[in-house]
Amino acid sequence: MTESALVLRGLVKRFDRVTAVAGVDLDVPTGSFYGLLGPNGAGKTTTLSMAVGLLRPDAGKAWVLGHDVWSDPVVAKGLLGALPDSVRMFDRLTGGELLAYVGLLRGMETGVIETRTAELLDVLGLADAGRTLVVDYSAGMKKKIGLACALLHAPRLLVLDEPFEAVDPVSAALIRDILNRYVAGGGTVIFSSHVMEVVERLCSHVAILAGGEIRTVGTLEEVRQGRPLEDVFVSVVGGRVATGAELSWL
Ligand SMILES: Nc1ncnc2c1ncn2[C@@H]1O[C@H](COP(=O)(O)OP(=O)(O)OP(=O)(O)O)[C@@H](O)[C@H]1O
Repeated sequence: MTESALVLRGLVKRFDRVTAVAGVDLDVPTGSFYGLLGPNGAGKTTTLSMAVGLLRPDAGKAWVLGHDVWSDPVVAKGLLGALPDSVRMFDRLTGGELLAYVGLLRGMETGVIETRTAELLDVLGLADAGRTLVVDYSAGMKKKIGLACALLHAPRLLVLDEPFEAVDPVSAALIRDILNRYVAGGGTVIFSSHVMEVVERLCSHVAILAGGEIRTVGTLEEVRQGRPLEDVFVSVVGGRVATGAELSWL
């Protein structure tokens, strides 16, 4: 398990009668930039939430750099940084206060927290937000402060749920640069996205999830086989074409 930054085996999650994740196996090699694609409701958020220990699976296991997320959570969670989807932050704090709080929870020294907080706020363009509370941030700003929280303790693995959603193009380019540098320095990233262009541009590996199952997985080139990723995605998940007969009242 040690060559993989993240290993998922047989993950299953049901919500009442809906099987959100139906037995997912995934190996995320150390140093890879991994894109998790899938249509709405495919089970991406549920899978990533189980991978980082936020949601207990009905069956299956997850290991971060060889550490079981559920039986060895302190070590596993210390090695990873997560940007979950729509998990409440302590948002009645300023960005700086939130980062200080997260750093203290991580057991970091206050001097290190202060230096990294100033740098992260500056690089992510949040320094100007000053005394604005996170609750009053825009959606894109919330994404960026969430990313800052995930990066603060310099984790070995980043698990990011739709990091580019609601982010403007300039900030998206900045986040791409930060993540590219992080991977070049030996880090591993897995992120979910709907944006094919971003995945094609960044990722070394891709998995396509649909109906709670992995449908296609491999290196970007193995998955694409010379085709645009969007064509692969549509052929794997199936698509519906509007014939013109629907919504005729519109
Ligand atoms: N807390 C919950 N209670 C009930 N059903 C849930 C819950 N969370 C997810 N689901 C269901 O599980 C399925 C997978 O949802 P999930 O959010 O993991 O998909 P997703 O691939 O992240 O979708 P999207 O791309 O739209 O964000 C969906 O059918 C969803 O309705």
